[in-house]
Amino acid sequence: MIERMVIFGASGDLTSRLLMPAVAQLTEAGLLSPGLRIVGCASTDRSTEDFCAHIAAELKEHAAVPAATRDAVVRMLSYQSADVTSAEDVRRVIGEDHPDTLVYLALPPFLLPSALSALATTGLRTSDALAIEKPFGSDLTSARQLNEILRLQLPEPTIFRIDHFLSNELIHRVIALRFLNRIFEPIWNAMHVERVDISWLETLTLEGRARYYDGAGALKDMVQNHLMEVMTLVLMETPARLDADSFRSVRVEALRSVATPLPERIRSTSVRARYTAGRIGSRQVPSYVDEPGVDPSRNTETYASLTVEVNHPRWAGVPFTLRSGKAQPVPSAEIALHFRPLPRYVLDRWPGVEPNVLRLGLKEPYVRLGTTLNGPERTTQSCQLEACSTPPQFPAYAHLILQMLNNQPMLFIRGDEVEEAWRIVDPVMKAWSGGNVPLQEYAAGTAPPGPAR
Ligand SMILES: O=C1O[C@H](COP(=O)(O)O)[C@@H](O)[C@H](O)[C@H]1O
Repeated sequence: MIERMVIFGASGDLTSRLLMPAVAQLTEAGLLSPGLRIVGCASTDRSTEDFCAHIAAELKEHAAVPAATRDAVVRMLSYQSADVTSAEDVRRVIGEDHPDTLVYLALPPFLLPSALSALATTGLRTSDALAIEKPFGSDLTSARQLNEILRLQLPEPTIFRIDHFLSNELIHRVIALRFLNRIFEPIWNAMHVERVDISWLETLTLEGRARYYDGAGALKDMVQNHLMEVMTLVLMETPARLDADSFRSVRVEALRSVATPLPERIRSTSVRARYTAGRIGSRQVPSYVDEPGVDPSRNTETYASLTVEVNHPRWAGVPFTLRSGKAQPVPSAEIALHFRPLPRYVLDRWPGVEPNVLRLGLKEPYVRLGTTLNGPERTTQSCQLEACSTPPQFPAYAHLILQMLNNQPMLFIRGDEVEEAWRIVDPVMKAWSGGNVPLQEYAAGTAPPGPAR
């Protein structure tokens, strides 16, 4: 197990809100090596004491971590100021003849190329790990360039491109449901499934993230990465072996089978929309364009929906719709497999019975699978598979950290995988920026445009 973690960009939110609470949970569960040391680095000049006090306060306030665990986490920490784009600074932090190290780049994307060049001078080995957060590039060309820089400078097995959805326990359950049960896999195909919807709808609005989000929008923020990855788990064939490369290869194959969207069809297969002022529960929300830091002329969407076709015998003719939006009336995150209608003779006896929908909750743990009969009237009702509905034990970031410390890249994105995802999204971005698909509006707290799913 790797025993040292160096976080560049440690003054940012990611460290205090996600990484350190995850470290605290793993510490409580006794899953980390007692020798683990964590070095926080950023350009700000500050002392280790000051950094530790800040982390301890954040753990107390935002993650309700008990005092004893906070103390244990703080004992692992130290701080060094360093410019991540300076080879000299980075070499000083990593050290000559360094112990196996997890280098975590918690950086804004514009710093990535120069940070990678600086890191290349430190001689990272395959026993080290390099964590890179999304966004990985901003289109196919830039993703290819970034992969090229990485390939030239670092050994591929050291690279952990993060998509935290793949380390989400509820999303793992898709793998278990399909491959560890005989029940579902025989009907997991176009003969039985009519369409698949993957939705991630949030009540969250911009939450002060204009600097990043206004340049990204819902398509790049959620569809190009997280929802594509969820789709791979639905689409993919059984891996030949349970090793990282086999598992990543079937995911890449799954993405390869998705047809590149045709420019002339993007107007009818995609939706882009932006929220205006409205009310979400008791909260009054300003219009997206009135949020501080938003440039209305960018026409950034806060809701994106994209329907793709799959060129694979298992899924031929089954549309997959990926959609995500902010400022929604209620949170809802699920995979929905809509099955073909029941045979005519059944519908003749039970008129009005809807086609089955298998719904897998991605944020709330549930598996709803079809229709049952209830009460003296024998009314039809959707039913729930209880055993699959236990809450997750750890947040995604705890799994991520543990896998990286153990050099397990199975649930991280390979270079070719990220390029395939951009290959699918690039034509949509082009059609949208060319004005081929109008930007619609929805009031915050109301459903987005397009059919209910
Ligand atoms: O990466 C992102 O994911 C979150 C949703 O994931 P969660 O695990 O934090 O619920 C999304 O709100 C955010 O916009 C996006 O950048």
